[in-house]
Amino acid sequence: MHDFLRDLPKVELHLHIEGSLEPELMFALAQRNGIDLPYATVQEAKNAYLFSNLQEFLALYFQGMNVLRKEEDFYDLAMDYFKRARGEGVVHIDMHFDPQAHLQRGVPLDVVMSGLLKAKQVAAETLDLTIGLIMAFLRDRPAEEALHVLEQAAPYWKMLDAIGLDSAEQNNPPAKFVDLFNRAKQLGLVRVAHAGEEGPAEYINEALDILDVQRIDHGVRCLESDEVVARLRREQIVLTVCPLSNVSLKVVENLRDHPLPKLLAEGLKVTISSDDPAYFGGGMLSNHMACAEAFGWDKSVFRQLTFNAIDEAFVTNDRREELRARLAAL
Ligand SMILES: Nc1ncnc2[nH]cnc12
Ligand SMILES: [Zn+2]
Repeated sequence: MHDFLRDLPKVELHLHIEGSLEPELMFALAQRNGIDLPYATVQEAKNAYLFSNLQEFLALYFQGMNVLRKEEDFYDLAMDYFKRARGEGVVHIDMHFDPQAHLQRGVPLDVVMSGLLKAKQVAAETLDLTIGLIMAFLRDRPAEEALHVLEQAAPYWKMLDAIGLDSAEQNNPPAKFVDLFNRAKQLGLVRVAHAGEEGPAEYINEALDILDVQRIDHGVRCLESDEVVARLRREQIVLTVCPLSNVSLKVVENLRDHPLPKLLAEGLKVTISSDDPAYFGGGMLSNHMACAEAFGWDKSVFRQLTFNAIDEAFVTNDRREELRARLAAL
């Protein structure tokens, strides 16, 4: 199964590039930029990655990205993950990034964008790996700030595949961002949002109704509402489920209790992603392997999940056909 899952042309729809920052690179960038870290060693950093909820994780996530200061830091961050993912058989990644988390530290948007865009180009040219870009907004920050950042990003609108909504979900309902998402829609930008990770099932409905999103990131708590499940099935809205993330953040106690098999049994359009691989115990191959072990899935299940992801990925039609052909040939 390991070799099959490695060779499967995997498509990752839900990845925060800042969450791919491995402690080894964090230390290297800290040294390069003359920044003190709260950890003495790589192992000490890894030992700190134990979370009891999303909020605890977010504190370390924002702290970790403090080493990202210059264009080459963003380039190195992205290339480090792209190479690792390609080595695990990943062929396409739709990558979230959090501009506000950098702007508030005094890192200009041009620095972030030029580093990430260069990495995207080099990945396509040298790794046979395509990248989609999702500019994500922090839902625990004011809605006006998000709108301002979207306007500030005007030179980059054409290069974005979508906008997203992430960070602390509880008490930050999708409706808070109605103006932002309306503006993005007016600009012709696709919209996605985290919903139903720690927040209630009704946030999924809100994201669909009020923000008019095309995808739901996570969405696992949809099972708390028959009505929401029926809608997701009827409309075949893709869910970007992140199994190891859900275990790390205690959305579920352990993987065997994860609702993934139930979501599939309900006929939902499920996909698998890694979310923040440096913090949650591994990338796409680890997530796939862990599911194979916990759920005893056969190859056909993984083919279906990959088919779903290829269907939804932000790729050209030619690339989609190419990826479908690769999957069919496996
Ligand atoms: N799992 C997650 N949920 C919400 N926001 C995030 N930002 C990075 N990872 C996240
Ligand atoms: Zn996420």
